[in-house]
Amino acid sequence: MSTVSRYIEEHKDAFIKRLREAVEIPSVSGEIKRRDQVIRMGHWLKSQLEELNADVKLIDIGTQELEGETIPLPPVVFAQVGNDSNKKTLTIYGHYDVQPANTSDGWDSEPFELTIEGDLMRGRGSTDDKGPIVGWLNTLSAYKETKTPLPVNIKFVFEGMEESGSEGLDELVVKESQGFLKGTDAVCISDNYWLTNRKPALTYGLRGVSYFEICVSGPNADLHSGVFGGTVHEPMTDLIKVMGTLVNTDGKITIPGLYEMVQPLTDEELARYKNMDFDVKEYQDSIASKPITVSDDKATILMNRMRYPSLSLHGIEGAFYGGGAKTVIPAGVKGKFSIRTVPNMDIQKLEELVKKHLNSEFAKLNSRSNFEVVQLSAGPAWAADPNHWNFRAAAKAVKSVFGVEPDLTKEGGSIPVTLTFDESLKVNVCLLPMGRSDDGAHSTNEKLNISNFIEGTKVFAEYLENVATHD
Ligand SMILES: C[C@H](N)C(=O)N[C@@H](Cc1c[nH]cn1)C(=O)O
Ligand SMILES: [Zn+2]
Ligand SMILES: [Zn+2]
Repeated sequence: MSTVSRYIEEHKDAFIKRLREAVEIPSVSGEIKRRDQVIRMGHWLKSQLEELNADVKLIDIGTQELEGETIPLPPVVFAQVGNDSNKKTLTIYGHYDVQPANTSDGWDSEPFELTIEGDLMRGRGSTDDKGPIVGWLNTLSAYKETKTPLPVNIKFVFEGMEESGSEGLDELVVKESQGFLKGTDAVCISDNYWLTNRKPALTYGLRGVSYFEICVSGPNADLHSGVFGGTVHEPMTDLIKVMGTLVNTDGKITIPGLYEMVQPLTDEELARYKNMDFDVKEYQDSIASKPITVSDDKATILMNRMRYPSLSLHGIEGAFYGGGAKTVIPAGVKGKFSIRTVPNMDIQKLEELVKKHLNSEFAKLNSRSNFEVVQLSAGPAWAADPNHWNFRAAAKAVKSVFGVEPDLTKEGGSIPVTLTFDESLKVNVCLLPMGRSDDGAHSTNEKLNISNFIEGTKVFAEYLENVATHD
């Protein structure tokens, strides 16, 4: 074992303490009331990186309109360690914002406290994405404290808006491709998960995500359903009708023209999915106490997640949702849904198809409500060459730490800026996940295994060494 890996092994407690501090900052980018916490998290990262001898800048990327308010966007953290023209330069991306979390959602412990049970560390952001970014800080600590020279120059890009569509980041990355990011030889992102709970993975594809809001309104204020029910067009009724025309219960999207943009399946591709190391039962058991997948077939499940689009309905703003039996007619409601997109899908054309379909479905209702469809954010799918030296360097690191070859996967989720790094820096991007498939990112009781955290940090260190020597 190298000196750096031994240091990582021996400093588990200090490394977990650093993650605990990060999880305790409720940096939820989607909630106005917590924007100050997201900004606080950016400053926490700055001071951590400065202690590790990095050159750090907090980049102000302007403001955002959210729920009728203008609020500051959290800063993008740029940090640089090393500037040796004889060494390769790696850009490492991560995000320090998290999804919302409330105890009342069904958490077994406080979401913004790191709770440890055996090998599990539970807390919002533990796997997505604070565990991995703290893993990088810990890697720097191990090099610094063992006085081992870093084998590569590193440029960190940590953003605070990923869970809300990465607003403002694409423009900054494009601009800085000729500035701070100039000279990057490869990019590494640790912000997704292994395909299984048993075997590490490297990921060479991501689905895109286009997020929409259907706004339906009518009355000036909420109405008494006994007094007004049956006499007015109700926004909630209209919304439910049109939302119900987007997708079938088996997951097939019902927007005309959408599947015409998806590449046809080849025999060779189908065979690849059939041969992947994936256990349907393990997957089903990790989701619910009985199978709830739309199919029991391995290849179908994998393809539905990796190579076909999907549409999910997320929520209705303005609707009554509490306990009890409030008899209200909501005055205005906003239905939220998103579409995960795959390579070849033109996201501008998708927006047109979605709007055309919803407007035509609403017209069929003959309703006098006000109706509008808004696209809140959109980022396309991405795919990379998994035979590039960047992937080989990562695969060798995984093999040396875990003793197995990593799975080669495509991820169902999205990391909007990945394609921008790829296209504007014109370098290979490798996704090197730290967490397992059952980590529950975005869900209640999100966790990261301590073993993944510590072994994953060793992988990061080994990967840096391999990047220096691979061509
Ligand atoms: C895969 C990554 N860890 C992640 O969770 N990404 C989000 C990105 C997002 C959220 N809204 C818009 N983009 C995701 O896939 O939902
Ligand atoms: Zn993430
Ligand atoms: Zn996420």
